[in-house]
Amino acid sequence: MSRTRTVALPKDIYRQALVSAFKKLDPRVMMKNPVMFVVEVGFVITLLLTIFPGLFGGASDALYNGVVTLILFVTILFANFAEALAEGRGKAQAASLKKTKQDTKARKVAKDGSIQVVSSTELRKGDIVVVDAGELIPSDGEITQGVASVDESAITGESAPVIKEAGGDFSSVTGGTRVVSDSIRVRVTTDPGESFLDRMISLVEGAKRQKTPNEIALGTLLVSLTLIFVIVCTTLSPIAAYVHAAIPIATLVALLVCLIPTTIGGLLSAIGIAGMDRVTQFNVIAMSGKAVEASGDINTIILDKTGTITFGNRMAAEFMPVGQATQEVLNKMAAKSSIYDETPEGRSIIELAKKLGVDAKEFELPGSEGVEFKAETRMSGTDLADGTTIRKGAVDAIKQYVASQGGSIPTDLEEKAAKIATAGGTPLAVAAGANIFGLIYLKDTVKPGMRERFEELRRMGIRTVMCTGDNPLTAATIAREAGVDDFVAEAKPEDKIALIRNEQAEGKLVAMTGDGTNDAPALAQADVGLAMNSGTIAAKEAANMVDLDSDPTKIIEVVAIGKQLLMTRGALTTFSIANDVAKYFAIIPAMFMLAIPQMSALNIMGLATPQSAILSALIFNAIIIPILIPLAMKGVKYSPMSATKLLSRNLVIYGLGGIAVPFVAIKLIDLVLVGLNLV
Ligand SMILES: Nc1ncnc2c1ncn2[C@@H]1O[C@H](COP(=O)(O)OP(=O)(O)OP(=O)(O)O)[C@@H](O)[C@H]1O
Ligand SMILES: [K+]
Ligand SMILES: [Mg+2]
Repeated sequence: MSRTRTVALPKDIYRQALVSAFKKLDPRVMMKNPVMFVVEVGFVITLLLTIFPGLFGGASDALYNGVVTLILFVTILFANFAEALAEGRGKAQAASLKKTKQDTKARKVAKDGSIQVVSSTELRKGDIVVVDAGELIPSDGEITQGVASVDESAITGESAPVIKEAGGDFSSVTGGTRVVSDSIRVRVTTDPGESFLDRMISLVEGAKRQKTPNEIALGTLLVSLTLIFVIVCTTLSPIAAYVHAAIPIATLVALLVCLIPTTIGGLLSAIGIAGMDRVTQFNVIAMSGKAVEASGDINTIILDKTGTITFGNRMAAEFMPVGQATQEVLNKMAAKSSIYDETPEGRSIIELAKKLGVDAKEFELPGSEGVEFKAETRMSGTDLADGTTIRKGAVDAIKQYVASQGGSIPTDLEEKAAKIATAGGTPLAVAAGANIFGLIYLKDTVKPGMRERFEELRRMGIRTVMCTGDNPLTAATIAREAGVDDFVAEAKPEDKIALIRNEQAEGKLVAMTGDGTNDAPALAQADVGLAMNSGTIAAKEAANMVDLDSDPTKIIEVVAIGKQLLMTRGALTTFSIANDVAKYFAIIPAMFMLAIPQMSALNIMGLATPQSAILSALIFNAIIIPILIPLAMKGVKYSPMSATKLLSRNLVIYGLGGIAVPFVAIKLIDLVLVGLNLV
């Protein structure tokens, strides 16, 4: 169902990453990563000791100092390289998007109705432009007039053109996409520099990448740990002096670097960038890393019905008279109620009426006025010149309307509406003044594969709730067919927000997917708001994610990526800290072995010499970073299971693994160093 989008990575991505790894050595840049900054300070100290072995008093081994310096330098480079590599894909993607962005000529409709040709950069919010077949749409906007097929491949990567039309939930267009057929008028909705494409570019470029609250929290923990070890290591020197064990400064630095969490410190930002990247590869634009992370902790997902769970091209399939009304009269009324209705539903009603032989002159209603569809009233209609008010809309809304006019409800209305609803259709009642004439059967189909996808969410422990403006019977049928856990019917926009707030009040994190203007407030309220690219501008602006493929179940991938991101960070933190325990056992005995021979009992690894022990631990500390880069970038494996199960599994793998791996690796490095006669 979902496909991934591949961006051609530049062939020299590794070379580019290496270059920027060197650039990132700048202390002002390094300071942003305190753990690695401490390594850099250590590097400077040992470098000075290599050049001036007697610098801090006493003699030290220049060669040993030099080797430590070299390993520290490589450690920093590896960490910088990891970050640079993670940034590479975004840069490549930004470059390809920038190619799409070009100044185009726009045909702006002036106040007097005349057409002026201007540059697209001169367009401002509220301007109206005309775009014909073959032309690029000059700016983001909403179609105010016309229907057209639009090639959106520049943004979505999908080559099949999509139909965009005025009114309803499919009216938004994106600057940089091309009209393939017909002509439309578009009301510009963004000022220059703030378009969707602009935002996409700065996002993938990482220009706006802000640390997420989780990242900041973990960062604080790492800094605290680092501080503790700085204190431990600086106080070791006097303690050692007390037992007459002179510890070389380079060894103290090596010990410090081994003990501070350099592995996670070096990989942390790469993990975050790669997580954002994975979302983009699924053709979802996340406005912030926070949104991606939040999706990893989601408890409840609220979905809109029409256009989200169903295809959303609700088409009039049948007109059903009720009470005394004849088929012929109802056909005419249905048509008259819809001549001003620019929504796809309205247009499909006109089409059906024409097909059923309603005369063309029935559509001419001089002096009449349209009443636009609103999610609040759930009605639309036409006010005729003679004062007759024709309305169509949700059955309960029309019943109330007719009752307020003093009319009565035909006895067979409920039963016929129920028939449509239990078949999963949407019944619209048609009334003129105080009389109800019949029903319009709007047909819609559930998108295939929904049941399996919702089943998958259930396994992840996530509850799905469908929230629709439609009547309870239709809602129940569609809910059953799609396999959601729960549904809310006859929901007005404020009900959708209330539903989200209630869940949030219970301490739950809520995701919402939707496409309509009426979904916008709820999309903004939700912790994760995923708007369909096909949807309205309002929906897309309110959401913190946009799915370019307009596939609501994509939320599953986003949730999985979010979980994977959190898990990867947790796993590598566990691994990193567990590692340091093993390094401690490699170095501490080595440091004191000469002064306190009894300490050699602690040399459980049987490392050859104190120097080889220290260098082996330091080398392991460095190379573990590049070894873990692929895992940091790809993320740890995620399969749907409960959070506690996942946690205990990861603790075993990365905690115990993190303790065991360095023992083996450091011993091996030690053997190699001895074998090569290097120590
Ligand atoms: N063009 C229209 N004219 C009159 N009534 C309409 C029209 N379109 C929809 N309705 C009625 O208004 C109700 C609410 O429609 P709306 O599109 O706002 O639903 P929603 O809240 O977005 O939920 P969903 O999209 O899940 O159906 C519909 O169920 C239908 O009864
Ligand atoms: K370390
Ligand atoms: Mg809707």
